[in-house]
This record gives sequence, C-alpha cells and structure tokens, in this order.
Amino acid sequence: MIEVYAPASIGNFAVGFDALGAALAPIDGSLLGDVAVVSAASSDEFICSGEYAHKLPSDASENLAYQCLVHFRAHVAPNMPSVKLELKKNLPIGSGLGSSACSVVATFAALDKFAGTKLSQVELIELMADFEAVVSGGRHYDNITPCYLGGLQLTGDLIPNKSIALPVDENWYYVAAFPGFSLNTAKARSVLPKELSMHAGVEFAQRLSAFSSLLLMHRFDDALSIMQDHIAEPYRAPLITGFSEAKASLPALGAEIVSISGAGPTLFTVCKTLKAAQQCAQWLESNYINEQGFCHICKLDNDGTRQLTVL
Ligand SMILES: Nc1ncnc2c1ncn2[C@@H]1O[C@H](COP(=O)(O)OP(=O)(O)OP(=O)(O)O)[C@@H](O)[C@H]1O
Ligand SMILES: N[C@@H](CCO)C(=O)O
Repeated sequence: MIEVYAPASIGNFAVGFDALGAALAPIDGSLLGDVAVVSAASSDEFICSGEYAHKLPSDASENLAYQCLVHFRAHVAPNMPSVKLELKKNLPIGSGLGSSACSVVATFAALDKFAGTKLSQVELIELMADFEAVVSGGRHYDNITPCYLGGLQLTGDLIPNKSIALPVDENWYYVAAFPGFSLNTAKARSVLPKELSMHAGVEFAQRLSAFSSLLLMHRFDDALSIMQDHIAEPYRAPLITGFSEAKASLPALGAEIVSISGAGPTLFTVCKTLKAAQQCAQWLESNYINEQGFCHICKLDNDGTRQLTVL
C-alpha cells in the first residue's frame, strides 16, 4: 500500500498572480491537505473519504482523483495491476488552499510510486496541471508545484523544469483563515479583467521580478515592502465577506501582509513573530470565520508531497 500526503498551498502569494505559490505546514504538526492511498485489488475501485468527501459529487466519474486514475491507466501505465484508490478529502472545496490541486497531486504521485513508472518532475507537473486546469477555469501551476515540491515556488509553463524555488525568511509565520464558505475558482477568475494596460503589465513584471530577486538576495524586509496584489485582489475582495475589514484591522496586530490565498476566500497574513501570528489568528477566529471555517498558524511546508507509509 502507498499512502501519499499533498499539502495545502497559497496560490499567487499576493505578488505573483498565477506565478507564485507556497505550501503550508501548520505549526501544531497537523496535516492540512489531502491523502491518496493506493493498494492492490482484484479490480479497480475508488473510495472518497475524509471530512469534506460529502461536498464532492457522489459519482466517482466526477471526482478529479478518480479521473486521474482513469487517465493514468489509459495513458501512462496500461499494464498497472488493478488498484483500490482512496482519496481522503481533508481540504474544503473552493477554499483558496489548492484543494483540487491536492487531490490531483496526491493521486498522481501515489500512482507513479505504486506503478513504478518513475515519471520525471516535469512529466508529473504537466500531468497534474492538465487535470487541475479542468476545474479551475484556466491552466496555472501556482498550486500544483508548491503542493508537489514544497516551499515557495516561482512557477509557470515557460520556466525551465516549470518551477524555481525561492528562499523566505525562516522566521516568517503564515496565518491561513478559511472563513467557512466556498468561492469557486472559475468564478473568481471570471471577474478579472481580460487584459492589462501597458502600465499595469510593466508594474506587475517589475514587482514580481524585484520580489523574487530580493528574496534570492535575502533582503526579506525589502521583499515584504513590495508584496502587494494589484492584479486580482481589487476585483476579488468584494466577493469575500469580511476581507476588507480584516485587511484594515490585522496590521495593527502585527500582520506585515494581508492578502487573498489563491482565488479565495481563504485569507492569509505574513507575520514576523509568533506573537503577532497568534494575535491575528485570534482576531480572525472572532471576526472572519464561521463555524465551518478554520484558522491555522503555519510555516512553509518545505517537504511538499510525500509518502506517509509504505506497506
Ligand atoms: N477531489 C476533488 N477536490 C476538489 N474539487 C474537486 C474534486 N473532484 C472534483 N472536484 C470539483 O472541482 C471543483 C473545484 O473547484 P475550485 O477549483 O473552485 O476549488 P478547489 O480547487 O476545490 O479549491 P481551491 O480554491 O482551494 O483551489 C469543484 O466543483 C469540485 O466539485
Ligand atoms: N492563480 C489562481 C490560484 C487559484 O488557487 C487564481 O488566482 O485564480
């Protein structure tokens, strides 16, 4: 049996729309992501379990994880023995935490290991991006690659090996707050402008390249000083109840950055101290999330997708 865990991720990371993503690891040691379990069986079988399984279509053919199994058997490993695939759906749907990416990455990574196909990093990332695009309203790598590789990734189709890992200040904490309601990624993409002005395009390029370069030079405070989302946040904030109030309130509690995680509605902050992160988490639990929501104080998950057990 192969059991693979794939961590939640922050798409965009404020300054890099569709181009930056960061994997998350709660500091309390809990797992925030999906798990795929593959074991030998007399015939192919799919089970979806976990806290959010009931939020997915009951028809297996509509579940991304099962679709990955069908594709993998047809196009990657036609001679793979029959398998039982269980997806433990532990991330909410439409969360802004890379939920569909977690399912896709965990499933393909587990199948690749079980079948012994030894796909390359690029082959796996392309396969994963193909599937995540099916439901996300566009092909973007900024959940897939941090989820798979871990850390903070500068990522895109034109980048060699599809991704470049960027350093961050190891002292940074990330508070991720899922409010308890969903926001469909395709809907959140539909409200964005179809084109950018020359000025907006140049500024986006300057901001992303300077942010990435400053991180590589370990000028972390300078990187934070330009870490703003002028591309998606202005259009998506109105879709997320409470976001604007949080953005106005959290800096006084020590949040250096407050922005939308991926397509939302999850909000994330960057804090330089645990005390600031705890203060922000407390405010978010009181003012931003409902009974279906949650809030985690995290560091980056530098391990990415990994096997939990091999039996
Ligand atoms: N295993 C799966 N995990 C997540 N979504 C799935 C899965 N299988 C099918 N889906 C469908 O894919 C769509 C995913 O929607 P969307 O991309 O908005 O959210 P997400 O990927 O779950 O969350 P996030 O905003 O964190 O990326 C939903 O309609 C959901 O029903
Ligand atoms: N870059 C994607 C992230 C989705 O999680 C978007 O903002 O639409």
